[in-house]
Amino acid sequence: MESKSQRKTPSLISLKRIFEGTSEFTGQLFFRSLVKSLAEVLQVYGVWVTEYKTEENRLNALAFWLNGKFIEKYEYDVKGTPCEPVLGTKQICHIPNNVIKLYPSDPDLPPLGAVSYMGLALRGEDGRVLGHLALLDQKPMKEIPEVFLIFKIFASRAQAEIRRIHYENLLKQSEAKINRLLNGTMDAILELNSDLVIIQANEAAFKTFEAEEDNFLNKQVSNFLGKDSFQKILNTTPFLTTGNEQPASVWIQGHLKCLKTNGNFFPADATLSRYEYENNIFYALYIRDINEKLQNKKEIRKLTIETFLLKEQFSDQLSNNLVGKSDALKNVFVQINQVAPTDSTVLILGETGTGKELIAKEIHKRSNRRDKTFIAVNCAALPSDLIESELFGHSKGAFTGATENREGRFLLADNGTLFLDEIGELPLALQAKLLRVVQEGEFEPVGSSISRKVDVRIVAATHRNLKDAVKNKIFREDLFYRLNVFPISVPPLRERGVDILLLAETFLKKYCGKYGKSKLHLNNVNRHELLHYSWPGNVRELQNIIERAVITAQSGNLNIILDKNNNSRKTDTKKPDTVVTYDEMKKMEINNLQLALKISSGKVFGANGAAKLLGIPPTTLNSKLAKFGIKPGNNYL
Ligand SMILES: Nc1ncnc2c1ncn2[C@@H]1O[C@H](COP(=O)(O)OP(=O)(O)OP(=O)(O)O)[C@@H](O)[C@H]1O
Repeated sequence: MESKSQRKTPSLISLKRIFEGTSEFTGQLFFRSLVKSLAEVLQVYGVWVTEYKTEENRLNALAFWLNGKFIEKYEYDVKGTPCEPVLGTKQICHIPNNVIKLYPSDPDLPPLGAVSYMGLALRGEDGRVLGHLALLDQKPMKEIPEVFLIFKIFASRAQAEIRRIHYENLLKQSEAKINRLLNGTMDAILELNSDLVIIQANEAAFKTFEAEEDNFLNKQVSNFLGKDSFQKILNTTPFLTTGNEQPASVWIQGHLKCLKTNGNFFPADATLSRYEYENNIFYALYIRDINEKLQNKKEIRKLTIETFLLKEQFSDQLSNNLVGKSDALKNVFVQINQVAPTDSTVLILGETGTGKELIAKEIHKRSNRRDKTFIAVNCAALPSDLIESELFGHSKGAFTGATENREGRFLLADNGTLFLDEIGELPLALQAKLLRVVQEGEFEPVGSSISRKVDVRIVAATHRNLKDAVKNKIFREDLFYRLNVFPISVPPLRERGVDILLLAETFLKKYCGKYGKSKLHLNNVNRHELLHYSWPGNVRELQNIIERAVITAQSGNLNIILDKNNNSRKTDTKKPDTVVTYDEMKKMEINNLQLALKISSGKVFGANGAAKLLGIPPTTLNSKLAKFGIKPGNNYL
């Protein structure tokens, strides 16, 4: 029989058995098999393999075979143990005898009855200590080369496995980090193979598409995109390269229309990138659902429109309603009522200041769009390079200074009415774009290739003779005919007779209120002057004159100042173009008499009397009044 002190030299057979015993295992099973086999082959009391916890300077046993059985969970401080020098060298540390004496502060040695010790550090490729392999015995251990050799072979097996585990852990950590990144993001990330089949997706992707693994993974990405959107992806892939000079990532122009598994579409911003791995091509599609963003945009637009409406309502309260009872204006009212409920385009023609914008507002107010926006744009008031962006909006970066996307007046007027004042001044280049909106309701904002569709009723106005403008090739003929569907001609103020006084009194009331003046009145001279002025600036001029008169009024007297160069009515001596019937003449005379009475406040005689205004004797006037059954003093307006 062999004595305990006599150590057997390991045979090749026992080595073979060790390799076979450990080769099929990995991880903890491998280490358990390794320490047990090593202890058996070398016939030692205990063998253990550890991992090194650098920061704590502790060793944790991955497997510990002691006296014929495994010790579970064994961890200890390195300091003061025979393992301490092991970690500092690449050589085998061998203590053949008296290990307790050499390491008196190691509390574990005496209970184990340790006499001899052997250890070797297990290192990573970079030389960092990952753990160690150690053995101890209760008898002295001679320096036998075969024992060293076997120990080294086992140590290198342990080192290979501990390295594998180390890299596996690093890989797991980095995967966990990537997963945290991928799953932490709000963006859906789809990994596609070269056939554009989804092979991987992050959590956000499953959420965004409301998908499960089995109805999402290994499916063609086209199943989750609108037809045009898939085409966009197909068009983008050829432009992606992994070369150094070219970006391997491309932002997909315009929104993608993505399809959830429940059949609902959602809009998304998307980026596609390409990479190669082991000669295979892969794509990563990053998708951001922008529904909320668009909703917010819509909300902002709604609020902008509401603010606009409120402003309009507010200014409407301050501004006038369309005032007038003359036949000329009555005719305009008839036309307004006819066209308002239709969605027809209207072209309002008339001199400046005749009330074209007020008429456009009246059409809007009487239309089915009355609860939506009325937006006015004066085409003559904006520089030609700004008008396009003002009307159609622009996208960020479209030109210097375009720092944000901006919605134009057409979008603001969506579902409402857009009043294009001074349409004759619209640059020719923009007339084609306007024609497209008028015809198809479609346009592209400046710097954008995405068409926007709107439902806008257009009311245009001009003081120009558009037919002449067409002849002179400064206005497109096709646009003219599109706009001229329902023309309304607004008569100049000088042709509205009695309306002049009606308007003057309306403005007088308004400005007395505005400037806190007690009620002021027009006297007969004022009335006469107003009626005999030619009003080149029309209602706007009248309004301004009355406002000025109110501001400068002293001791209750209005100070009406008219432009002396325009103070005569040219119509007086004009011969009529058509024959007037006797009945029409009679009507005109009655109107004239009533007007004279109105201006002179029903007085027939005297300096301020109607007879004086008419230039006939009071007696003649009286007989005319009697003839037509007109009673002086009546309010004829
Ligand atoms: N019939 C009317 N009743 C009351 N106010 C009127 C009337 N017509 C015009 N106004 C007032 O006169 C001013 C000028 O009117 P508006 O701006 O509508 O004229 P316009 O023909 O559009 O002028 P422009 O051609 O210069 O743009 C406005 O303050 C408007 O409120």
